[in-house]
Amino acid sequence: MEQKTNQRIAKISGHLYPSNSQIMEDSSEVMMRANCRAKGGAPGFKVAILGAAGGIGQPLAMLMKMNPLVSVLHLYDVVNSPGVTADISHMDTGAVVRGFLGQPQLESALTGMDLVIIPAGVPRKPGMTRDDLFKINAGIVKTLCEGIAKSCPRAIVNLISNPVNSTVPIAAEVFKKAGIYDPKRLLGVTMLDVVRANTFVAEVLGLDPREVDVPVVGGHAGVTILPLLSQVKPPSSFTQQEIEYLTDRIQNGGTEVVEAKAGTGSATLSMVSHNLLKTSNIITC
Ligand SMILES: NC(=O)C1=CN([C@@H]2O[C@H](COP(=O)(O)OP(=O)(O)OC[C@H]3O[C@@H](n4cnc5c(N)ncnc54)[C@H](O)[C@@H]3O)[C@@H](O)[C@H]2O)C=CC1
Ligand SMILES: O=C([O-])CC(=O)C(=O)O
Repeated sequence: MEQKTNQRIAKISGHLYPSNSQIMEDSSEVMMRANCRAKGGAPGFKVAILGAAGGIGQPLAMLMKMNPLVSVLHLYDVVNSPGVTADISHMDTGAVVRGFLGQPQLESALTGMDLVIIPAGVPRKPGMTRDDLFKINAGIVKTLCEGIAKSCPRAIVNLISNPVNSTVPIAAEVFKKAGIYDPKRLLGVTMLDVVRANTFVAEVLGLDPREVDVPVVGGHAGVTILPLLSQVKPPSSFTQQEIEYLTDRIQNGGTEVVEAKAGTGSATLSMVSHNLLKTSNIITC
């Protein structure tokens, strides 16, 4: 009876670990939960999130687990990643989820990954600029990128940690030093500026934001965020007052959220509201 039950469990979970399913079917040992999780053979992208237990990391992990293009999802953080991993792994979607905790597990978290998304680091508090995060986040990004250079040098890297204007060049320097730099594979994520621009412009025009497309170029801090209001789709004209209002609101959207959250963090939900695998506004070096 026990043998039969084990065989049935092994068959059900076989799709997750095709190469070992035969071994499991032949085994009379009771399958452990850890074994069930540690699989992953379906085609699709292998994605690692570094900083997965944070305000951005958690909803991002949820969206990646829901994404049919993702077959394996590695969740790495220096705290709380086991809990987030257990939670996300119960979702009944295809991607296999594995959790990694702390620096000694960074290499395992990164090995074999196609895409590494980095929201690791600290967010702003009211009164701070993104540049004020440089000292702490630069070191974090540097260490994580050294891990990428070693364990998955061909991966595409999406940098979210602020100040993105500076963390992308830091990553570029790490990759150059390791001899693996490819500008097409290192992207600073700035799509949130487009998301905000679409929303605020749609409000002014009285349109559904899904029908509005505002190109935003430049960087991801204050005046380096340049919404191209003359290029809005559908073609639209704005008064000088509207241009000033929209430019200011788009450039300071992050600060608006930081102040509203009053010391508990910065944008997290609007941040992950776009599909990183499909489309992104980006900074490259
Ligand atoms: N590019 C963009 O559009 C946006 C960027 N951000 C930035 O994203 C970053 C993360 O923001 P939140 O998720 O809200 O912060 P958070 O504090 O909620 O989460 C950050 C996570 O990073 C982890 N972490 C810290 N050091 C680490 C390390 N050495 N290795 C791995 N994980 C580490 C923390 O344990 C935490 O779980 C901030 O720098 C923030 O400014 C935020 C919003 C938009
Ligand atoms: O403003 C911040 O600190 C977070 C961020 O980058 C944004 O919301 O655009």
